[in-house]
Amino acid sequence: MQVLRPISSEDFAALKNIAVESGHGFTSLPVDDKLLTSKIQRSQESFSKSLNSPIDEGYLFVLEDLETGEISGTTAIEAAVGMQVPLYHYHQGKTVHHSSTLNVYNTVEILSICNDYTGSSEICTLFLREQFRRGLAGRFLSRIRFLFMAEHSERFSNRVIAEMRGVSDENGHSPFWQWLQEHFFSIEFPKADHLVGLGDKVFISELMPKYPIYANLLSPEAQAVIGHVHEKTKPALRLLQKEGFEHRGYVDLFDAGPTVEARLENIRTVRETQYGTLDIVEELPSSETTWALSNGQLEHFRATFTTSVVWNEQTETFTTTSKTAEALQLQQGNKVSGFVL
Ligand SMILES: CC(C)(COP(=O)(O)OP(=O)(O)OC[C@H]1O[C@@H](n2cnc3c(N)ncnc32)[C@H](O)[C@@H]1OP(=O)(O)O)[C@@H](O)C(=O)NCCC(=O)NCCSC(=O)CCC(=O)O
Ligand SMILES: NC(=[NH2+])NCCC[C@H](N)C(=O)O
Repeated sequence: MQVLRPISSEDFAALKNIAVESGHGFTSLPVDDKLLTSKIQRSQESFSKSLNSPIDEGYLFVLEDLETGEISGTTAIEAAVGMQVPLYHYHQGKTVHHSSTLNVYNTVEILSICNDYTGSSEICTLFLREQFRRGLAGRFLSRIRFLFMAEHSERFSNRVIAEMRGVSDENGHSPFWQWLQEHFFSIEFPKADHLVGLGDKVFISELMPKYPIYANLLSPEAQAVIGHVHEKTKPALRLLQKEGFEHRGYVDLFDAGPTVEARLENIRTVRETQYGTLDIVEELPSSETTWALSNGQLEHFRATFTTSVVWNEQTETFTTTSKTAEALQLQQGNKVSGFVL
């Protein structure tokens, strides 16, 4: 049985493995012991704070196999981004160059730097180790965050964003960055991405082009990847699109990966989550439907997915096995929430 729970100090080695495996452009997990340790610490503090509104918390979860103790993936939520260090994006806009005397009409795309998503909540750090990418674990890791946000909505902004990893190859070569590097930055993409992951963004304001960029002046290779995601990030984007996330023309400064957004109350998982009480039985035949279930708590948040569940809409009861109840650390009659995965 796979259980999602807040990360703890003992998970350091597993988190480091995931940081290594996640590769270039996975900004939020740089391979850096000090930073990873402080990420765990910050998450622990965030879960234990009592709050009425988001400040700058970061909630990091791991997926654990209860039988083996192995950690198969991570998933996270930043409560409010851009509040300590600025959050930058490019916004894709249009400008029209028109001359009626010459009968010329040209529409050109421009990229303007902005901080429009300041204060939004951000879902991030979604990673399932390759050997576990089968079944519903990936979907569960992505969607379960919305249940957590719905249960603790006072801790989050109503606007939720996700910065999707943009196009780069296995050597960390990014066509969009290549152009910026040539003309403005003179450092390699992995280094720039690493610095941002460490929270060092001063160099952005120092070196970034100061004026909007005409996209048609970029190299054809750079133009071609604007708003596109990394090959390995396609499933993550697909999952968010199914939740109702949309791309409104905001892209990453460095690799031009798209940032997608949704209002918390409109997210499919938030709308479909059922709240009920728990009825525990010793055994239950597995059904065709897989449910994601959670205890809805904060520091002791636990969630899992299983086919051994019956939801009774009339009585608002989830019937499940003692094994599942144990994984959720719940007892007969406790509150439980869930959605069909
Ligand atoms: C993202 C996950 C965890 C997803 O797990 P799985 O790959 O097992 O997912 P899955 O269930 O097989 O696929 C999810 C959905 O994507 C579809 N799908 C699969 N491959 C696809 C492709 N090449 N193009 C388009 N869609 C594709 C599947 O059919 C399925 O859709 P149906 O449900 O319709 O069948 C994993 O792929 C992963 O760890 N990727 C590498 C890390 C990464 O790049 N992470 C995102 C970074 S960006 C980030 O972290 C922000 C975003 C965020 O946090 O959510
Ligand atoms: N355009 C980018 N590289 N954005 C970062 C994408 C990776 C992902 N959002 C993370 O948590 O790290």
